[in-house]
Amino acid sequence: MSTTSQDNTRPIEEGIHTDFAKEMSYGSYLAIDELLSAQHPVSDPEHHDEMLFIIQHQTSELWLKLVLHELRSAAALLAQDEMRVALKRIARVKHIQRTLTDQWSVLATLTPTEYSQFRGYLGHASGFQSWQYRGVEFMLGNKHRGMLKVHEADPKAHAMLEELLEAPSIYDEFLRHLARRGYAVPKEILDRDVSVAHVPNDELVRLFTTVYEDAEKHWDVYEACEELVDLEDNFQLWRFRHLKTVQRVIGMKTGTGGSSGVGFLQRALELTFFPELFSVRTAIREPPR
Ligand code: HEM
Ligand SMILES: N[C@@H](CC(=O)c1ccccc1NC=O)C(=O)O
Repeated sequence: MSTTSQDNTRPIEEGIHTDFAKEMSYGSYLAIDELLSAQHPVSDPEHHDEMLFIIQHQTSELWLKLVLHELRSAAALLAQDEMRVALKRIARVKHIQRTLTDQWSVLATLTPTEYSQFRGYLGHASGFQSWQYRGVEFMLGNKHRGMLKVHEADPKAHAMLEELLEAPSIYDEFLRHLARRGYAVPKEILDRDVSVAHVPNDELVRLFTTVYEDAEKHWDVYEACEELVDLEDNFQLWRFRHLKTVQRVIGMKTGTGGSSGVGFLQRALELTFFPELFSVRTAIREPPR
């Protein structure tokens, strides 16, 4: 029979630990006090919806912290030719990206009327200044030294971004790994300046065409390529949801960060991390049946 009491409460079992005066608890382990005392609305009087705005950003930054952690590990693993383990890291990143993209629906409950009531308090602060977001973009290959400028007042963030700018991206590491396995990765790709964005290379498209046209022979490489395509696809979905949320909340207003707003965000949708993995789709031959 059920041990639940008649009053519809669950009895607290004898064995449950309750004395945390001297032991590590949930709160002390996870620094919950610290985490929950980090929301500081700036609107005056405090606007009800500013809490949503702050928490949406803070949760995004927490997930971005994990994305960076996983991507750094994936790059290091590729450098050690541990492609399968690297793919495990990437699989986790893909789930985080989905969570980040789904999370836009929460912020979409913020109406333009509500946001306009506290937007003026945000000054020139903007997501454009998120160094973790920029770090993820750098790791994925969207390198741009000019992005360091806004972090000059924050030496730690600046140093972190400079390090990621100068380091090979996930794609650089993947291509170097393929070269070590005997794939014909062009020399100019292997010797490229990794602090700038990768530019499309026809020879690489030909290399990936041989992989995609005989997927069975190159199965693990083929699989890895598709994982990278998923990463880029997911990243673009996040950018698109951001753009659409921005559009419904501030319309065509200029951004607090000083950009044109929607137009500026739109241009990011034209960027690509792994151009050859998309060009290969056009190049694959379709033999007549
Ligand atoms: C009502 C909500 C939001 C609005 C109206 C908004 C608006 C904008 C605008 C206009 C820009 C362009 C830069 C500027 O001039 O400010 C921007 C950039 C950015 N925002 Fe937001 N944003 C919102 C929410 C968020 C959230 C929740 C995040 C999550 C972290 C975020 C992250 C970013 C990032 C990373 C950039 C830089 C994008 C890039 O460089 O391509 N934004 N946002
Ligand atoms: N750029 C936004 C403001 C904004 O969304 C924002 C402001 C402070 C901290 C993070 C922000 N998020 C994304 O840009 C705007 O123009 O309204």
